[in-house]
Amino acid sequence: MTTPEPLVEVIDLRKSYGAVRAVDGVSMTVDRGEIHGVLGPNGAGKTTTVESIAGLRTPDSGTVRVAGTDPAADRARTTRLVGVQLQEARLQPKIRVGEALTLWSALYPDPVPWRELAARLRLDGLLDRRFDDLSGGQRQRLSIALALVGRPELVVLDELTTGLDPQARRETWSLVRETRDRGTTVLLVTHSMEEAQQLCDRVTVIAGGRDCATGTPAELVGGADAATVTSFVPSGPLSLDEVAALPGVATVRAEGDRVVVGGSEDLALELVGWLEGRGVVPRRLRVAEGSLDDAYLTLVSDPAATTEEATR
Ligand SMILES: Nc1ncnc2c1ncn2[C@@H]1O[C@H](COP(=O)(O)OP(=O)(O)OP(=O)(O)O)[C@@H](O)[C@H]1O
Repeated sequence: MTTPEPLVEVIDLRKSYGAVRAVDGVSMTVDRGEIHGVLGPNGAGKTTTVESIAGLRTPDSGTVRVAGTDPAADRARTTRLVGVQLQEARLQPKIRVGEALTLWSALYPDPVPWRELAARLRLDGLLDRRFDDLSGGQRQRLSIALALVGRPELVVLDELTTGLDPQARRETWSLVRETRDRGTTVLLVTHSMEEAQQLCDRVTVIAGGRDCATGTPAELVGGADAATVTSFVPSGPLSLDEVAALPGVATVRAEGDRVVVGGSEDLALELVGWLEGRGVVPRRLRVAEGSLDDAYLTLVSDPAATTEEATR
């Protein structure tokens, strides 16, 4: 087996828009042949990061390389290396599927024969259909086809399945897996933990313009120190700062009336004993395995802010 070699390397990327520091020191790598997810809150800098990788934005500082190429310096090569489906990508409403595929393939020196691509993405029955008359899932299939027609090494997909029904979403996931299995590396921006867990080989979490964790979904869950999540509605006043200080507690937050505590495997028992000692009954008690959702919330939240705000 050959050693995996990063296709994309980003080192200390920074980009501001006026006074807004959109990206403030992101470093990440994307290995060849993986589906790499980028997760993070709204405005975290995900799109700016992936568009810098795609050569669509010019960083203020830092290094970006795709297969050794600097996307900001060599637009022509980057256009061949990177296929892009972007958040706001919309085609002219009246364009037909077949016309869009013909037009796009004319932009590249060695395109995939578009009829073959249309068949692979189950668009062959829709070639005469206007863009405006396509369903959400069909539009996404077309946008993947357009991103792949130039035989890119990397395809960038930004919020691909937002707004799709569960069936169309699963169908889109299979197409993304198939794309990876055919040798194209995938960089995928998503807000869906389920999508990250089901689809991504590795994930980078970006918050506040910085990368704060990278790993497989399982590594992120394991590394979050929240093997279990215990939640309950306390029968009386409870200081979350005191809960946060208990041994084995990794995270504490309030969700409405409910207190949610992440921590070690035996935490639930210890917590119930501790609450009993203070005369507080943990009503509607639930104990669950840690999930990527919990790991993510821990990574992107400011622990000081959550414990203070939840104290009552
Ligand atoms: N062209 C621009 N001009 C000015 N500000 C911008 C521009 N693009 C992004 N920003 C700002 O930079 C910050 C990061 O934006 P970016 O779109 O990279 O974040 P994001 O993580 O992709 O967000 P979302 O999940 O909401 O799409 C935000 O505060 C955004 O308002």
